[in-house]
Amino acid sequence: MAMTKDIGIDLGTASVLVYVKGKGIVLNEPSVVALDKNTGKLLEAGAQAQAMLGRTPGNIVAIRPLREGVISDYDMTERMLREFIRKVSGFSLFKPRVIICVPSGITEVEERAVIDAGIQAGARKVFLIEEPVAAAIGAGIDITQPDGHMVVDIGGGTADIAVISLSGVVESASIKIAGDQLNEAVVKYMRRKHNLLVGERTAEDMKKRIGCVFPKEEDESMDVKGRCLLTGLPRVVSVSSSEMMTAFEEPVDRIMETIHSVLERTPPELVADISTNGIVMTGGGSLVSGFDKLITSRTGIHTMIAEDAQSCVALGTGKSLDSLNHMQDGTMNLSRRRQMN
Ligand SMILES: Nc1ncnc2c1ncn2[C@@H]1O[C@H](COP(=O)(O)OP(=O)(O)OP(=O)(O)O)[C@@H](O)[C@H]1O
Repeated sequence: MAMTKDIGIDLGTASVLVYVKGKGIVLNEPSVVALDKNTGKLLEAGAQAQAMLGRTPGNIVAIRPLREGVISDYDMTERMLREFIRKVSGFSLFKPRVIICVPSGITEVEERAVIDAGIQAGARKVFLIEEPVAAAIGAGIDITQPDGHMVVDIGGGTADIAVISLSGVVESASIKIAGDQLNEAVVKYMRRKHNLLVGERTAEDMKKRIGCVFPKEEDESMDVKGRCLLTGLPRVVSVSSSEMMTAFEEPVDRIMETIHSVLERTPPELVADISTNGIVMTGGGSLVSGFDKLITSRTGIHTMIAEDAQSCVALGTGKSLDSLNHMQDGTMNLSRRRQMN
């Protein structure tokens, strides 16, 4: 008979990662669902649904139910979660306990929505953990000491910047500017500068291949296909890394301002700790070339990208499953993590 498995879920805007205790990360799928418009039936969730984005015939819609780090389509989020939980728990007789990771700036209404979605999707109990805390644990930082650490987690829809000490968030800020907004900035730039219409997927591809936020030693370039806004026909344009840097300027400056404002609000002892420990970056968005160099140069604090940056939140959420039993006894209080059902 199957045992109950505790599950950790990083419910991200871009992707959902599921961690099963004792097994590690068992699922990593894009946060996308595809529906039959006429019947409302869920056709696919994850990678298969992702492939349908922008390519669906009239009766099928592909939706990203989480936008900007919050649940924008509650019903779809629940169905997507249910599908993923079903995939990982198979025919277990027992409902799993689930820890879901949420952005630190989330409102109580949004919190409730995440918990309800988890319960509706088949969880026995749902616990929440703040994203920066999970990210820090996943990055291998010992957060239990009275020692300040700064984590900059740049995901798809949100950038979370937090100062953590003694397992809690001391100062933090969350902005709805991250990897997706960089893609949008590329789309805008291409339209304005080259009169070329490119899709979101192309923009993301450009970001990953030639994008940078700090000058590269050698400028790279890439041929980009799109539709000419003047003729309506397909056209190819060569785009360089330095152009990408220009395209990213505005959203990246907003992220930098937010990092500065968190540092300004942080008590001096902790700032001193951070300048010794360095700043740690996590999340897929931190993989844009030169982000660590940019932060180092603008703050004067050494910045590094965590190993396996995109999985840190899921790994940390997974590791925190180990403390679930303590939590129920009320002996453990990791950050603001709450049990609400
Ligand atoms: N190699 C790469 N270079 C640049 N960006 C990347 C790379 N790999 C992934 N990304 C970007 O990382 C973002 C997704 O990051 P991640 O999976 O950490 O987000 P998430 O947890 O789903 O979102 P959120 O934390 O906002 O809810 C996407 O915008 C994606 O384009």
